[in-house]
Amino acid sequence: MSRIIKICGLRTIDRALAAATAGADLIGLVFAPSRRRVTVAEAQAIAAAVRTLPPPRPLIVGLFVNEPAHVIAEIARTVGLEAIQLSGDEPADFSIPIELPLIKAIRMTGDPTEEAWLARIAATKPATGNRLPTMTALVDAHIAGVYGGTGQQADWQRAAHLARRVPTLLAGGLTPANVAQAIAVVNPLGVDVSSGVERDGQKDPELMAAFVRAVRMSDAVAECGAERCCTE
Ligand SMILES: O=C(O)c1ccccc1N[C@@H]1O[C@H](COP(=O)(O)O)[C@@H](O)[C@H]1O
Repeated sequence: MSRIIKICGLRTIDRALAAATAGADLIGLVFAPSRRRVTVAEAQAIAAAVRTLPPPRPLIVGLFVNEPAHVIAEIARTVGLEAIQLSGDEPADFSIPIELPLIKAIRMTGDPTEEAWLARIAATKPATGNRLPTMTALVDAHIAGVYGGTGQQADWQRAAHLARRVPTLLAGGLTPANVAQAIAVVNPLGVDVSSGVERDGQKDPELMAAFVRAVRMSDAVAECGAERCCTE
């Protein structure tokens, strides 16, 4: 199974193209309060550059925190977003007037709203033929008062239970060094990284490439069933 790899928090064209070169399936643009935030104009330029790439190019995901639905739809149309990530306290009946795959951040707090989101994701038919399901949970660390991008790990054991219930991207403190172990424990649909591929606060092409290599090696070992098979 080729896991989905999302690299989030791209802020420049050259680093977005480097993420694509590294092999990311999704690139995330942050439209929320964060040092990684991009303006709509910056996002338009990044998205336009990514769309010039030959297939299979990464899909462009817009990340929002507690933004009104009509604002999200407007930005999605203006930028040409191909998926939406909600990383705030959005109610489980939140509806965006645009048909795009939806990723919902879940911090495993046991909060009724999160449970309602999980029930909604579980009840949603996975779209066939698309790289992303119609709805996906993104498991991230729970740090009070912060919505993500912290570099802190989520509880992988609890994430493993959730990944058996709903399509799940694992996020939170992943790095090239720990992502294979995270995959072995959680067995997610995919993984999502931001801090772990940065150097001095900027996305680092070598770290992004190392992260993707680590995931793809993990995929290959899982497919072969054993290390020996892949060395034959
Ligand atoms: O990245 C951010 O700045 C951010 C801001 C607000 C909400 C979510 C944010 N990032 C999300 O958090 C994950 C994990 O980040 P990290 O790898 O632990 O640094 C990131 O991939 C985004 O989905």
